[in-house]
Amino acid sequence: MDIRFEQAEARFEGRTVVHPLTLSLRERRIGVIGLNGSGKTTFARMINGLVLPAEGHVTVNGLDTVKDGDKVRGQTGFIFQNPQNQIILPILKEDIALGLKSQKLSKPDTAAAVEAVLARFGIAHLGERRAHELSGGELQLAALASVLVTRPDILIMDEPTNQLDLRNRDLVERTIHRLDENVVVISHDLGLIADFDRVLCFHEGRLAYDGAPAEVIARYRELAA
Ligand SMILES: Nc1ncnc2c1ncn2[C@@H]1O[C@H](COP(=O)(O)OP(=O)(O)OP(=O)(O)O)[C@@H](O)[C@H]1O
Repeated sequence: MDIRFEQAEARFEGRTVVHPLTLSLRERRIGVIGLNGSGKTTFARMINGLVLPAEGHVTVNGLDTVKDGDKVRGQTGFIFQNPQNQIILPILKEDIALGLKSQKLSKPDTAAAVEAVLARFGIAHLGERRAHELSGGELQLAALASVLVTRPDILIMDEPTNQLDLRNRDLVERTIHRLDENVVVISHDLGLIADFDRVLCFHEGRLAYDGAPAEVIARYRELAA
């Protein structure tokens, strides 16, 4: 993966939320931390073009998020803070199959891909269930399955363990640790990103610290104190 920010700035209603940022991300697992409102979600949304830079450029694997937004979104799967908003069709299997529609697979190939991704996350038994009946942890796994079935190069997750009880949090954490994909994970759960390859800490819309997890987490603790 190759994510580049070149003096990229995000503004909402004239207010700068991410100050001009120049950055290159190539590590496989990247954690993003910082206080509430520091700009983490906006930064993550800039990667897949959900937020476009008011100034500067963002590229993903050489594709510009402004000029090639659709292609960028084809390569970056995004898991939102509330996974219930991610599942559109009531039956989980149908929802996952919907994600594959643009690939124009045959019916049996679509069904096989859906079964494979459900099995990968240990939720084959949930395929026929209605999304609104799933628990928080099951929903997170279902959201992961619905995004990863399209085989994105980069997976972005916004607070994937938020609102989960201890058991579901552990389940989702273990699942994230086993993923082979490139991941960018925003989290207030510092344990989740403690062994990642690189951690970014945002503060008041600026990248305040950037480096190895232990060092950046220590700085974040000082900042939050
Ligand atoms: N669509 C929007 N319109 C206006 N302001 C926005 C919008 N999205 C975010 N903001 C503002 O931008 C700032 C940064 O928000 P952002 O969601 O990126 O922070 P965050 O670090 O992810 O916060 P949290 O940890 O609370 O989720 C906040 O002041 C927020 O109110």
